[in-house]
Amino acid sequence: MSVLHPQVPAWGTAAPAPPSGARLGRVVRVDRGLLTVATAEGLVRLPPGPRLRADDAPAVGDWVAVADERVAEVLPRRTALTRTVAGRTSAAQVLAANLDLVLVVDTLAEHARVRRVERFLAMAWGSGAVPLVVLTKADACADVDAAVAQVAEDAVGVEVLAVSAHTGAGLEALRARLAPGATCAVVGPSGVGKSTLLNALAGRAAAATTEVRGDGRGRHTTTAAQLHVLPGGALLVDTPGLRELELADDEGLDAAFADVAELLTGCRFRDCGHSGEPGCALTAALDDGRLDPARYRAWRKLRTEAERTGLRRAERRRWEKARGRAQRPR
Ligand SMILES: Nc1nc2c(ncn2[C@@H]2O[C@H](COP(=O)(O)OP(=O)(O)OP(=O)(O)O)[C@@H](O)[C@H]2O)c(=O)[nH]1
Ligand SMILES: [Zn+2]
Repeated sequence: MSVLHPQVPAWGTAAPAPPSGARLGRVVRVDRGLLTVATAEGLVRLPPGPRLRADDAPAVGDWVAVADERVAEVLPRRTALTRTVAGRTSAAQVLAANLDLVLVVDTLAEHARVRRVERFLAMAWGSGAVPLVVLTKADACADVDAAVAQVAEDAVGVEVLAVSAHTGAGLEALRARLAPGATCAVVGPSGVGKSTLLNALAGRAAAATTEVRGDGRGRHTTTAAQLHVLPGGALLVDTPGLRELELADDEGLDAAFADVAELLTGCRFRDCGHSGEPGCALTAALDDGRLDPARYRAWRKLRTEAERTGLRRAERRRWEKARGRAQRPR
């Protein structure tokens, strides 16, 4: 499937200059070890060059230097959406790079969505891009306003839009936020309607979707991340469903939980553990109802998770450094 028209190089905004002698390209798809790259001459499929490190593989949205029919270099990333690769070493995998906007997609057709949105928001903020919450399947929700208000209460400082790909409700408002040339990514659990939304925005069958199984969950159908050009000129990255999302670091936590972060500054002790210590501002806020206990628990859980992953990453870096030393010729 061609994801980009050859005449429309995915330049997006703020293209960096390639090193001299190399051509500039932008990665629009990564699959089976090959990179589909939009260049001024059109789309080309290229292998990665020998100098690319395995743990810093090019991602969709990356600006790259093309030389000798290979991707020679990944240019510095402005923003990056990462997740932790499962396993002991917890390497961070870049899912999409140089994003302006991250659409955190969830569904209005189910009830337990607030905690999921929080988690994806932390990831979105951590990327450096601006998040926007999009709640799909508005047609399957009896009280859309109440559901939106509930999510908006926890999505501090983030706009929340309700849409329906089936009726088209809310799609114009969403399109208005996808500026021409902006690079946007779609993240969210499997089955919430990301591919269907993408198709509705693209006005054609751009990505494979599947009908939900009996248990109401969608099958995992999106296989490779890819960049699509929307009719309005925005670029949209579709990432494979991220169901088991583990935070790669705590960079986005303070933004996703700005209310909690604000409260923290009021704790009496700087190393407060926020579990009943005297003068703990979180405990006080829990006691007088300013902080929702479920939100507090969600924050603790994500923080612990980010700390754990951060620790494993530090371990891995130490190990790699030690190994590098051991393998260096004397
Ligand atoms: N009622 C309703 N159903 C929808 C809407 N959008 C999507 N669906 C249904 O939700 C199911 C899952 O949609 P997908 O678009 O495949 O979900 P996804 O998030 O891309 O899933 P993954 O590719 O697994 O990550 C499909 O059966 C869709 O028909 C909507 O606006 N209203
Ligand atoms: Zn405290």
